[in-house]
Amino acid sequence: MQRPRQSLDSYDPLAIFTRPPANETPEARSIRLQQEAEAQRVSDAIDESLRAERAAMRRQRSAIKMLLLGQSESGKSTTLKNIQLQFAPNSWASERASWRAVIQLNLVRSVNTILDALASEMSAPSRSSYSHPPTPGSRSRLSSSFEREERRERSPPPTIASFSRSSVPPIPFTNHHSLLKLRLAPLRSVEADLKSFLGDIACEEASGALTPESDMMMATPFDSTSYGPGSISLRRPREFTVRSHTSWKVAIGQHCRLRSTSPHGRRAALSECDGLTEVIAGCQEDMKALWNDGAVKELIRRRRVKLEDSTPYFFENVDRIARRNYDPSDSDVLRARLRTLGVQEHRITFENSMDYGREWIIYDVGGSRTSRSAWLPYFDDAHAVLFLAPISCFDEHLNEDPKINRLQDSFVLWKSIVSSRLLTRTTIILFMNKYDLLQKKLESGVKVNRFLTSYADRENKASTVAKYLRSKFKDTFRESSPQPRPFYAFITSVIDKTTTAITLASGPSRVSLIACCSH
Ligand SMILES: Nc1nc2c(ncn2[C@@H]2O[C@H](COP(=O)(O)OP(=O)(O)OP(=O)(O)O)[C@@H](O)[C@H]2O)c(=O)[nH]1
Ligand SMILES: [Mg+2]
Repeated sequence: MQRPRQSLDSYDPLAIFTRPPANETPEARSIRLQQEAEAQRVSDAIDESLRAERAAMRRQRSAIKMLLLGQSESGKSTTLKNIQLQFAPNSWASERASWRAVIQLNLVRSVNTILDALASEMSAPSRSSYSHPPTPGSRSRLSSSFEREERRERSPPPTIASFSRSSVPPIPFTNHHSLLKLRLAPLRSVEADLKSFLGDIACEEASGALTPESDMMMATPFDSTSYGPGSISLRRPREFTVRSHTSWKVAIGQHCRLRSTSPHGRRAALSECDGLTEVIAGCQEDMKALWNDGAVKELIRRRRVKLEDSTPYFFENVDRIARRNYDPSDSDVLRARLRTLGVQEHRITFENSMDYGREWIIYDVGGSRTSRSAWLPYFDDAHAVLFLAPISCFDEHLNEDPKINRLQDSFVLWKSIVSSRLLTRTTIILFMNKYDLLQKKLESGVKVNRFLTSYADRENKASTVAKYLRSKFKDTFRESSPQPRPFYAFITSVIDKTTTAITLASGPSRVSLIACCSH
């Protein structure tokens, strides 16, 4: 039976405090109700913040840790950019403008590299040209067996000095080229200024800084077997503390803030930042002329001038990039090259996928041989490894050790990663990257079997090469994994944001989720 409300209240010891006064006026009632509503709002807000805090702690506990591994210039940082672009578009958009100085530096460095070669060729005593050595592939040919590890090729790759002088006619340089050199000379100091603006991250690692015999130049210095038992610690050592990926972005942000505060600050920032952009914009036509010049193209070909993979892209877009109001596009940022130093930690909170709100901790590592000893401490709690192997580089050598073929180095690394006992329960995903460059290279007539003898007389076609290499990576994976696990491999060109988005949505994100749940 239902009791009358009055008698219920009489059992509540607090009712006397909460009950409205008997003689309450309509005005007093309205004020009281407002106060109660406000108190309720504050209480709800506190509950909400506690709930959010608990959710954040749960997310933190379940954050996915992924390592991006692979040799230098394999595309690790570019893959990371794709992940940000795809899964955290708001934070990506807010950072995009800060890449402007990096892109300008990439362009200016390429111009200066070409000018160096031009100056050297034009000032050579007889100006006779150099031809390629008789068998360009012979010195960089890969071992026919992928089983053979770390075979150091003792004969150095061809250098200008080792080329034979030939009867090839000299490249017909004219006054036009001398004029181009002169007019583009201001870009020397622009490069130096951009480098000091961006800090040490903009500097290239000097090749040969360490002797090839040094431990630090080993392919897999993170292998415990490389060091002997007990000689390497799993603790993250001090000297490999995570470097701030954002330090240069912060520097650029400070410049922007400075610009908007005082007239003095505005002048200083303008002279440092916009002044450089002004010089670059002033050189636009000459940069185009340099890149499109037939004699310069021939010089690059004969001297094998080493340019970045993205150099053609930046020159092709120079009209847009060398402008006063240049604003980088997504593709520009994906093409921008900034070497990774040490190990960089990136925390990405997913903004728009089925994994909404989940935090990923992604470690992007420097891939050169001198950087690899820093990797090991990050192995023990990784849910997933995304391994980047550039498959276009079968005829290239490592910058840090020009005796080592880059494809061979990738295989040595791959074997070491898949056989690591620390990564036994880690999902390993392979990106066979730079497929677009492989296609271009083969279309230009380069024959794979001159460098990779085991390829024999298979068709010299990108899809066939990719299939062949995939089977080799898979064989190593099956034979070297400490225990059976699924093989995930994708053929990628990570400068293409559309196809990479499809790969990321279909592959690694789902795979990593599985990995996370089963870890
Ligand atoms: N054409 C083409 N260029 C690529 C591809 N992947 C990466 N690149 C370019 O190659 C250069 C090197 O890529 P990064 O992502 O910086 O290489 P990384 O592995 O992070 O190199 P480190 O930081 O030195 O270890 C950049 O200019 C990229 O834009 C690709 O699939 N195709
Ligand atoms: Mg990198």
